[in-house]
Order: sequence, then C-alpha cells, then structure tokens
Amino acid sequence: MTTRLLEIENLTVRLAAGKAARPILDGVSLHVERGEAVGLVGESGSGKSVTCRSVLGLLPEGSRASGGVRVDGEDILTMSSTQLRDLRRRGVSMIFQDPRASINPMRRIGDFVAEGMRAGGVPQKDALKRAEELLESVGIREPRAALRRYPHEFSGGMLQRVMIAGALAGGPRLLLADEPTTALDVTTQAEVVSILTGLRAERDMGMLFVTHDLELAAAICDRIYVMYAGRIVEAQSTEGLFSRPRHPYTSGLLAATPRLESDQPPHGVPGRPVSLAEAPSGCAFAARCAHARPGCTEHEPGPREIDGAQVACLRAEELIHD
Ligand SMILES: Nc1ncnc2c1ncn2[C@@H]1O[C@H](COP(=O)(O)OP(=O)(O)OP(=O)(O)O)[C@@H](O)[C@H]1O
Repeated sequence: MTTRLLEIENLTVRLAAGKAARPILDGVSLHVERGEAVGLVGESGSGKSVTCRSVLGLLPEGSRASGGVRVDGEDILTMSSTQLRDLRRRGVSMIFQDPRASINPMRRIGDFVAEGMRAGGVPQKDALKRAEELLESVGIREPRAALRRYPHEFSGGMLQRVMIAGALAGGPRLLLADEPTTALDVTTQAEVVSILTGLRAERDMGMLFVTHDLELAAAICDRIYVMYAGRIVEAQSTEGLFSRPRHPYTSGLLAATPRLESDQPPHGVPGRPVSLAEAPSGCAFAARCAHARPGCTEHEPGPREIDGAQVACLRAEELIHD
C-alpha cells in the first residue's frame, strides 16, 4: 500500500488552560492523494483554517492536539522546528487569504519569491533567475523588472499571483490554499483560480483548498469535505456531493448557493453557525436542521459510509427515501 500524500487522522485540538479553554476540532479525519485537489468547505468558525494550518504544524497558541497529521507518512505533530521548517521549504506550501498581510511590505518581490530557495542554499543569482521564471508562470508581466518592485506597487490580484509564485518556489508536493481568492473581486478571483488550477495540474501537486464557497470548491476539487462545528459531517466526490448530498447541512449549503440554471432564489441555511465550543450535545447541526428528531440531540453521529459518501447524520439512510 502506498502512503498518502496527506492524512489527517482523528485530529482533535483544544485550547488548553485557563478561562479560554475550549475544544476547537473534534476527530477530524481527511486525506489528499498525490495530485488530487480536495475541498474543505463550511461556514465561518467551523474549523477549516485550524485544520489546514495544522498541516504546517501551525496550531493556535496554547492549544493541544491529538491524533495524526501525516505528510508522506511523516507525522507533523511530532516534528522538531527544524524538520517543520524543512517541510515548509520543500514539501508543503500555503497560500493565505490576504496577500498584503502575508508579504512583508518592506521587501522586494524578488526577495520574497526567492527567500525559501536562498534559505535552502541556492545562490542568489540562480534563485532570482528561478523567481523570474515563477513570476512569469503566474502571469506577471515584465517579471525581471517585477523582481525589484515592492508589494505596494501591485494590485491585490497581482500580489496573490506573487504569493502563488512564492508557494511554488520549493517545488512542493502539497499546496494548502486557505480562502485564496476571498479578498479579490470576481474577475480577479476567476483569473487567480485559473492560474492556480493550471499550475497545480501541470505540476501534479496535491491541494487542500479551504473555502466557504461550495460552488468554487466544486469548480476546482475532485472531492469535498464539509465541516460543521469542528467536525467533518460529509465527504464525497464533488459530483456525488452536488447530485446526492447526504447530510442536511450539505443540502442547506447547496440551497444557499446561487445557481445560474435555477429559477429559484437561493435561501441560506436557517439559524447561525455554532463553533464546537458552543455546540450542544448530540448533533451540532440539530438546532438548524429541518429533519432533526429527538434522538439527534442525544447521540453524536459518527461518520458512516453510504454509497461511497462518508456522512455523520443519524438519519442519513432514512432521508434518502424521504
Ligand atoms: N489562534 C486561535 N486562538 C484561539 N482560538 C482560535 C484560534 N484560531 C481559531 N480559533 C477558534 O477555532 C474555531 C475555528 O476557527 P477557524 O478559523 O478554523 O474557522 P474557519 O472555518 O476557518 O472560519 P473562517 O472562514 O471564519 O476563517 C473558532 O471558534 C475560532 O474562534
């Protein structure tokens, strides 16, 4: 059996001590195969970012984690800081939501893109040559001149392209993208998505793509995990998720998504999302679920397989026939 590119197994994260002590993630399991694009979708506060950042060993300060987070079979949670730095330089890269918050405004673009290569011992001249090629591959015009420019000279969309170039510099096997287009306008969003998906496929990288936008995840990903209140509630192929959603929360998210082909206006999932810390016993979604029965608030549903989908809903089988 080959090892998976990314395997998160039963990841539980808790803020540990004091008044702030609370659970953040509960038993999150997901995987990404080599070259596969996988979506992680859910409303705000569901735990998508904490899950995604755990793959770089970036857990909230003061938190404790249990379970496993493995890249190519190596456990991130037990890595030393040197091993983590090495992993971030060569194996796993991340693209964040807001490029302006992630790129040092005082440093030239060329230094930003080349910094990982320089730290890995690549001579300055070679690193800048490679940075120029990378900037060209993400569609930055006059890439050589761009090396000497500063972040404030670029628009948000162009700067996100620079961030992608920086993320690709170490030739990663796995790309983590945390809402990489949320801060951009719609046209720029489409351009950045197209660059990202093109380069990902060309380089056969695995990708974990975090978004609250199911439609966007569907345009990019082979499979999708749906998160609610710190837990995975459904996992399926993108096609299966859209044609046969098995969890009422997924159905709610789909109904909330505007569709060109539908004459029905989108309607949001009723109620407000809760974090794991606020979640009542039993199913955390029960209070917002039109299909909830008394049993739903008593037992927390574990994930089960139904027709190739993983679903954590006590009534999932019954609802197929409803
Ligand atoms: N550094 C941190 N310290 C304390 N709590 C945190 C930290 N990061 C996240 N949390 C908490 O963990 C929970 C999950 O947050 P997370 O950012 O992963 O959600 P999300 O699904 O990515 O939401 P959003 O789309 O709003 O970013 C939230 O309740 C949040 O308040």
